[in-house]
Amino acid sequence: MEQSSSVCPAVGLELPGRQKESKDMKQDGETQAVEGTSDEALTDEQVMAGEAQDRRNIWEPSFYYSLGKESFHFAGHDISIRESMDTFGALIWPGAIALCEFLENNQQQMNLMDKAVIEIGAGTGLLSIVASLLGAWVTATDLPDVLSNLTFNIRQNTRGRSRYAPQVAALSWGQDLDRDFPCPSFHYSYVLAADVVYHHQFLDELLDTMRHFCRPGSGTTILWANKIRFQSDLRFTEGFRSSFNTVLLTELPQQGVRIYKATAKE
Ligand SMILES: C[S@@+](CC[C@H](N)C(=O)[O-])C[C@H]1O[C@@H](n2cnc3c(N)ncnc32)[C@H](O)[C@@H]1O
Repeated sequence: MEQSSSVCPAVGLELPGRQKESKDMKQDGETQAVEGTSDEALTDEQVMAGEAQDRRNIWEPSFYYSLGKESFHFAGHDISIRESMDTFGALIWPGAIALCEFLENNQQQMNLMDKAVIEIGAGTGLLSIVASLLGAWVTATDLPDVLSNLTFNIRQNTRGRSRYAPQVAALSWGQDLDRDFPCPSFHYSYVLAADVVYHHQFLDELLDTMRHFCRPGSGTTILWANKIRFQSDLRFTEGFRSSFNTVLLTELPQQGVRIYKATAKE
C-alpha cells in the first residue's frame, strides 16, 4: 500500500481529506517525520495550541464534568476523553464502552483493519478512537455543535498512533445524505452506532440514515450498541429488525446494553 495514498483500500475510492499516517511518510523524495510520531498522547497544551484557531468561533464545553476527563485502556493504548455536561454528545454513554470492549475482544470476527468505518452520533469520539486504533479508516460524525469536542478527543488520542488519520464530519440524521454522503462514493464496510436510541424526535431519521449506508448489495455491516431504557427504544428495535437482517451479538445484563449486528435484506 502506498504510504501517502488517500485511497481507501477497502473501497478503492478516493475519500476527500483522508491521509494515511506513517512514521516515515515520504514527501518530495525525502523522508520526513510527520507530526505526532510518538506513541504518547499529546498534552492538552499541544492540542489546544494547535486548535486555538479552529475553536475561536465554535462551540466548546463551558462546564466540565467532574475532573473533566475519563480514562480508558483499549487496543493497547491509554485513552483520555474530555467530557462536559453541556450536551448528551459530550458524555460517554454505556453503549460506546460496551462496543469498544466488544470490538477489542472480537477482532477476528470483526476485523476493522484497513476497513472504511463511519460512526453516527459519535459524541465524545471514544468508539471512533478505538476503531481507529484497531486499524480502521474512520469517519466520526455528529451534529455540528459537538464536533469541536469530538475533534479534540480524536486528535488527542489518535495522532501518531493510528494507521489512518480519522476524519470528523457533520451528519444530522436523515438530512442531505444524498448530497453529503452519496452512494456509492461514500461506501463503508461498517457503520458504528452507540446509544443513539433514546428519547428523541429523530428515530425515523436515524433508521433512514442506517438504511442509507447499509443498502442491498453494499456488503455493509451495522454494529449498534444501546442501553435499552424506554418503550420507544423497543419500538425502534422492532423497526431495525424489520429493516435489516439482524443478529443479537451480545447482551450485557448488568449494563442493560444489547449489541446488534445488521446487514441489508437483499
Ligand atoms: C446519547 S449520545 C451517545 C454518544 C456516543 N455515541 C456514546 O455512546 O457515548 C447520542 C448522540 O447522538 C447525537 N445525535 C442526537 N440527535 C442527532 C441527530 N438528529 N443527528 C445526528 N446526531 C444526533 C448526539 O449529538 C449525541 O452525540
